[in-house]
Formats: sequence, C-alpha cells, structure tokens
Amino acid sequence: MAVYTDITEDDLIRFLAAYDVGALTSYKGIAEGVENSNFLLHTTKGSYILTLYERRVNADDLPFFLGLMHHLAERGLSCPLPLPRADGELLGELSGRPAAVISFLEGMWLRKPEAQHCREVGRALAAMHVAGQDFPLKRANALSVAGWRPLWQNSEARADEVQAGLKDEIAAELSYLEARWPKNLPEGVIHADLFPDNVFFLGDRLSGLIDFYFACNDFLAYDVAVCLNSWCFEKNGSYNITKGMALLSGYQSVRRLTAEEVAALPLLARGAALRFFLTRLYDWLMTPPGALVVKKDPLEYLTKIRFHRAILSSAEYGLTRQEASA
Ligand SMILES: Nc1ncnc2c1ncn2[C@@H]1O[C@H](COP(=O)(O)OP(=O)(O)O)[C@@H](O)[C@H]1O
Ligand SMILES: N[C@@H](CCOP(=O)(O)O)C(=O)O
Repeated sequence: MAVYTDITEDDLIRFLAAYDVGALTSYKGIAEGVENSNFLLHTTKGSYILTLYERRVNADDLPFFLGLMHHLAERGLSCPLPLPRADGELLGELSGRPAAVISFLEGMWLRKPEAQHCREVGRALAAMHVAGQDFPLKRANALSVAGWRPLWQNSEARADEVQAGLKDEIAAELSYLEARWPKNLPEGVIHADLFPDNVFFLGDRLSGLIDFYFACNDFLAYDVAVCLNSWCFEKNGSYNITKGMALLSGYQSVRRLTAEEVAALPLLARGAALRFFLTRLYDWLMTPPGALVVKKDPLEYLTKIRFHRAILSSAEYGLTRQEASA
C-alpha cells in the first residue's frame, strides 16, 4: 500500500476548509500506487483523491504536472483535474508534504488487458501527444538516458544479490544504450508511465488516464515503447504480437510514426525497459522492510531488455512489413 505519510483527521479537515468540497464524511488510504501517498475522500459533495507528493516528485515540477492535466482536459482528454483552493492555488501542504485534491475519475484499471484495450490505449496515447503539442511549460525527462547511470550507481554494488551476473549485464546494456541513444526524433509532452494501472476503463471503454507525475518532454516514440513494454507482454515474459499490433495501429490511427521513429523502436524499447528495471531495482534494494508499499519485480524488466536485444526489425513488434521498412 502506498501511504508513506500519514494524516490525522483534524489536519485533513483543516486542510479541506480551503476547498469547495463540502464536509468530510470519510477517508482512507489507497492500497495502490508506488510513488505518492493517495487517499480516497468522501464528502457531502462527492468523492475526491487527496495526493501527498513524495520522494521522487520535485515540488518545483508540480505546476507542470497539474497544469498539464488542465491543458489536456481542456482539449477533450479524459483525465482528473486538480481542484483550486479558495485562494486560487492548486497546491497546499498537509503533514509536511505538498498536497492536492484531485477530481475522482470513474473506472477501474484492467488486470488482464486484451488486444482491444491495447488499441484504445494506443489511440489515447497519440491523442495525448497531439493535445500536448501546444502545452507551454517544459520539463526535461530526469529518467532518460542521462539519468540512468546515476541511478545504476546507487544499486550496482548490490545488483548480484538479485541475480548472479546482473552487474556485468546491466553495465554492458547501459554503455550500449548511452552510445546509441537517438538524438533527433519528434519530441513533445509524454506521459512516461502509462502502465495498465494508470489507465481506467468502464467496461471495455477507456474512461481516462491518471498519474501524470512522470510526464515530461521527450521523444514521443519513447512513450510508445513504454506502452509496448507495459501492455503487450504476458505474465510468462512472452511478447504478444497481437496486442503490439493493436497498440501500434491504435496509435497510428491518430498520429503516424515517422520512418525514423519506426527504425528507432527496438532501441527505445530497450531503453524504456532499462529505465523501469533501474527504478525497480533501486526500490527493491533500498525500500526499508515494513514500508507500506508493494515493491515491483525488477526481473520482469530484465526479461524485456533481453527480448528487445534480440529484435532484428520493428516488424517484430507488430508493424506491417511496409510500415517497418518505410
Ligand atoms: N483521479 C483519480 N480517480 C480515481 N482513483 C484514483 C485517481 N487517482 C488515483 N487513484 C487511485 O489511486 C491509485 C494510485 O494512484 P497513482 O496516481 O497511480 O499513484 P502513484 O503516483 O503513487 O503511483 C490508483 O491506482 C487509483 O486506484
Ligand atoms: N509503473 C512503474 C512504477 C510507478 O508506479 P505507478 O503506480 O506510479 O504507475 C513500474 O511499474 O515500475
């Protein structure tokens, strides 16, 4: 359960007095998520999410995240909205953390997404990329290639505790990617963490995207790679090309990938897999015992790195031969 910071009812009531949300009737910590502390609030006016921003979120970045949610919602994308306080601010402070009240998004995330859901996610991702094009704020991706080595250096010495040989394999992978990482692909605002637990569905219909707290400016196709990794692999580690095909065709029904993006896909997918491997490895090794969070398995992402390493052509992800060789 991701509740890193606890709150008291008295503090919460005082905090909510600055918002037009009615009177608190109940609240509870949410047993999901990894990064921030989230609480579900019920008030006389409805349901809301209270988020306390934790360790990986830099308070200076919050205007970017919260502003982006507004920008996307104004352009018709379904995502939650931060509520303004009476003084017009979107952020307050609770239990010593920056905190916001966010509108409640109806729906559930899918534990077993099918190809049709992957198609919807591809479409929604591309719609987000298009809607983000005129977002005026900028935020560099702190977890892109330049951020991987410092992250690795924190875990490297203990990597072989997780699996023998990991230290050498990841060192080689990192050097390979650093030397070849693309420089000139189409850029824009990306979600950067659009995993199944950040996409809500009502029945088979996508009802919205949440968790914009890794959003940043980076290669658009890198976001596609993050989604291929998180939506199109089965629990046994195999890549499901039907899901890949659906996700890519859904994406391209809204925004076509350029020939350069298609050619870069295996490398981007490898990098995206390394990025999540590294944050998971760090958390695996560093999270203190007893912390109220479910740690995610880094080895799931090692399997994905190895899969992408063996890819010879982007057609293997589910692009048609024509698209893959254009
Ligand atoms: N706006 C929202 N509406 C409804 N539920 C939400 C909303 N935001 C978060 N949640 C719930 O909180 C959980 C964790 O949120 P998330 O933003 O993924 O946390 P974290 O930033 O810690 O990863 C989600 O899986 C969902 O159950
Ligand atoms: N999606 C990341 C971890 C971040 O968790 P989220 O709950 O913020 O999506 C992973 O799976 O490693």
